[in-house]
Amino acid sequence: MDAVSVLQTVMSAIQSGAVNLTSSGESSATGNATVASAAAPAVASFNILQLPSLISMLLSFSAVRDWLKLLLLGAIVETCRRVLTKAYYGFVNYFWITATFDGNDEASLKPDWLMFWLSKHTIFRTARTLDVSTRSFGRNAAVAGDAGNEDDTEGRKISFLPSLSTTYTLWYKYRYVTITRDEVPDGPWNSPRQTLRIRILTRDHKILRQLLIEAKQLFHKASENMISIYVSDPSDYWKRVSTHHKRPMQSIILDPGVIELVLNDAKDFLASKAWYAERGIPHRRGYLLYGAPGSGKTSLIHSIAGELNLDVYILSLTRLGLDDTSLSSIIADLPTQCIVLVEDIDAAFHQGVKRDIADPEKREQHDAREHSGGKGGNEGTNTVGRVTLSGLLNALDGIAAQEGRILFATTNDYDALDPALCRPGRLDLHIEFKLASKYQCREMFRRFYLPSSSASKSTKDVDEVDEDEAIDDKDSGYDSRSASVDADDTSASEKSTSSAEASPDLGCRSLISRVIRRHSNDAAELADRFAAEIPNRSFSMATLQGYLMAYKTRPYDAVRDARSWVERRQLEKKPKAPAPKAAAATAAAKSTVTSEAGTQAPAAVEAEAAA
Ligand SMILES: Nc1ncnc2c1ncn2[C@@H]1O[C@H](COP(=O)(O)OP(=O)(O)OP(=O)(O)O)[C@@H](O)[C@H]1O
Repeated sequence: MDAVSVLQTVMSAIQSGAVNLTSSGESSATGNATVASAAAPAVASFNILQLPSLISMLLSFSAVRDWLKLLLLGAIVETCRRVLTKAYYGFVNYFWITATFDGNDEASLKPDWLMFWLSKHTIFRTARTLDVSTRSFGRNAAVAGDAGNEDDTEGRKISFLPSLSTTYTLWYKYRYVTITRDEVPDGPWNSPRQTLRIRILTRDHKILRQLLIEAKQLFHKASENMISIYVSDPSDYWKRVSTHHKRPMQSIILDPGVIELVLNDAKDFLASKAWYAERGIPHRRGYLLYGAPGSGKTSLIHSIAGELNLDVYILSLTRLGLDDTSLSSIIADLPTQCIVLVEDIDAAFHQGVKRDIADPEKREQHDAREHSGGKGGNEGTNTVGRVTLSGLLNALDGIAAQEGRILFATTNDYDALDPALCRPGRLDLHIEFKLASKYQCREMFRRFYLPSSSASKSTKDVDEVDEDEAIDDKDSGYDSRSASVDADDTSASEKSTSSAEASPDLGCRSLISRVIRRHSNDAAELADRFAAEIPNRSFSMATLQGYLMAYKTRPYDAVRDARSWVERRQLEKKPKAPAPKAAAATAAAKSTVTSEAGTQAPAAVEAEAAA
């Protein structure tokens, strides 16, 4: 009997049951309600009684019997398969060690070092499926399983990496290793998260540890001369934004003793964990560098990071969407050994961090600021920062809560900071950065044109610094304008450019260094002359650097033009003389009256400017 006829028979059996059911229901309906309710169990018992006969009837069909046999067989096979698979994996896992690395866990696991180790492995010389990347994995070292050795081009090096969803096999210390890089959806938006799975055919955990340590050591060796910069992204993860060579400490020119003060203090702090513990003092240290823009605050922090072999984690308090909760969450994610840099910590105060100001004098000042909408005011951006002062203080305490973390904060507006923020225990050492002193001008000139070795040799001894230069003058005129040199400066100096100097390139500096070295007395004399032309504490180091950049290969011209440049800059800086009230009123009247003609108003302005 075929399947169709079986189905027909079943349908007719069900229908006959339904007919019996309906007729019994109808007979009940004609009676009273009690009879109707009594009919229901009768219907049920009827169905149940029909079931065995229905089943036996179905089983009498050979096709149904065959189906059932197949079903049973399938169930047995599937159960066996599952049991065997589980047993197999249980057996296999018994001999394997599996380690999975989360690609998002940048701060703690840093799978970059694993990728770096992998990219160095010979397997990637022969693999048929690869991902090609120009990511440096924290270091600008050539990767790509040594293919980088052949890549002598400037810029980013090529690296070969395991492709997604492909399993690679390699041998490590005579152990069979498989590597799988995968991407899994993560978070409420299913954003892709990468994972790296390493499986080693061994029961010895030592092998995994050795592999990880080897990978880490290789990475650190490659990164000896590099530091990485991290910022927090909108999802509150730390994200590496750059890795660059350490900035040599000699390239920072500050007045004598300042660099040593900060560096030695930081070194001493890192080395004196036990000292702090013995005395029950929390092991924390914060530095506040404040003062003129472009005076070397950030540069010094980066150099110190290089010197102490620490990465820099930049905390931007004005980041969109940052509030107290996310601030504490990113602080909790910081690694134990690092430098945390809160740049322009005053910006947070301008943009939303608030407190009740108890001191009426201070409150007045604060209100005045807010009213004027000036630098210290809220500038209408209250909605940007949602960090409260207590949130920030907690965050700073959280940064210091981990041993080995050093906090640096910078600001151009020292007065805007809340006293609670600056107190010892949070920001212990406050260092002011002023505009360039004569000493700094001279040193900048020397180091700009002389190679570092000669520059350091010719560097004036600290004791030799003129006393008048060391005097801490009270000049605080910030030079916040662009450090770029005027176009006419450049064109004026271009005129006197010799043909040899006309095409400046990277080699020019060493060329000019050679020239100057031949006249080493000239170098010292030129630097002195340059310093003599630049007024003490009038320009930031960044501005001076900008000026010298325009004379990259022409130190003699740089000295010659310095005076006129200074005069021009000072003229620009001078505030325009306010016009007498009457003249201003007349001019205003004139401009109002004649604004329609459109000619008189500019003339009045010109007259004012001339006055
Ligand atoms: N003391 C200095 N020695 C050497 N270079 C300096 C010094 N000060 C500034 N510069 C140069 O000026 C540029 C800007 O310096 P930097 O960013 O460190 O200044 P800053 O004080 O942090 O400025 P801001 O307060 O605006 O952030 C850098 O390229 C740096 O090389």
